Amino acid sequence: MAVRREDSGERPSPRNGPLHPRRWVFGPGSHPCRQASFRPPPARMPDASSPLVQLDALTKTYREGEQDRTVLQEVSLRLERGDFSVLMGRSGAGKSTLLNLISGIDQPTSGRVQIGDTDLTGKSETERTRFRRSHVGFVFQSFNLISTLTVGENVRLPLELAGEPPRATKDRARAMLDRVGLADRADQFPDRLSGGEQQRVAVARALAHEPLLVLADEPTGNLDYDTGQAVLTLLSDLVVDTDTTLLVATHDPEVVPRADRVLHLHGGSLHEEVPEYITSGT
Ligand SMILES: Nc1ncnc2c1ncn2[C@@H]1O[C@H](COP(=O)(O)OP(=O)(O)OP(=O)(O)O)[C@@H](O)[C@H]1O
Repeated sequence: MAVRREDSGERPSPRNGPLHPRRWVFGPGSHPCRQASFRPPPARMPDASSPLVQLDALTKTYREGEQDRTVLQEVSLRLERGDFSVLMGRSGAGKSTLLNLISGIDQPTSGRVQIGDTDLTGKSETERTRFRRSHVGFVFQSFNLISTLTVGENVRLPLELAGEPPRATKDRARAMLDRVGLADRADQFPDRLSGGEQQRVAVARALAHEPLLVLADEPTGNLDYDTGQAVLTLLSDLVVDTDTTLLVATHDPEVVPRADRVLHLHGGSLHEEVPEYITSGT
């Protein structure tokens, strides 16, 4: 398969550095996922120059008995299209809480979540679910494949939920499984696959419906080092090729060099780590 390297002439950075894995992309039209006759859901974002994710003063407070516990305090953030960001923080810092708010699974106590031009905070639960099915993909630590469905059926599921016709979902699922190297396992059930293989299926499933945004919660947490790195490479290759925005919540420092942005949650606030190449001015 043809692989080309983009040469932008910009100074080196995590986004454009000479060895950055995300700069290695498939040539135009060569990505196998593009070869299936998949038609994306109609509601794409209208303005490509606006941030994909915009969080304004997001606060989340949980009620614990008689007490309130504020996990996120006025968190604001913008993620551009195609950004690969990593979200770090100690256990209990609120990483999963933030992913749940961004995806509309949960609602903030106050503040606003906007994805493209859709204000999720103003939507009903049904509307948020519909939006999520069409525009968001998930990768979880424990893979979360459905054990009673075959590998192929797992990958087809988000397409079917998005209302795609059976023929298109079949072709698309086959192309995605081919892309993650598991086309020959389509008819098996997930429990016959290793952890790394299950996570590759989960990556295929997360990207099958061409979401605008992929949220990954500790995607390498249940994998050994080499398998985790292989899954990260696969995920980052796929999102860069499709210009998908990726946010990975993790404790794994190995994810950091791959990311465009490194965000830390601490004490309910979000801080961005500024890479050394900017502070040193080189
Ligand atoms: N539904 C809930 N009700 C009450 N408290 C909650 C709820 N969900 C999360 N919490 C609390 O919010 C805090 C943040 O939890 P969260 O799962 O977001 O942290 P995390 O950074 O993802 O942690 P980990 O790295 O261990 O997965 C924790 O103290 C947790 O107990």
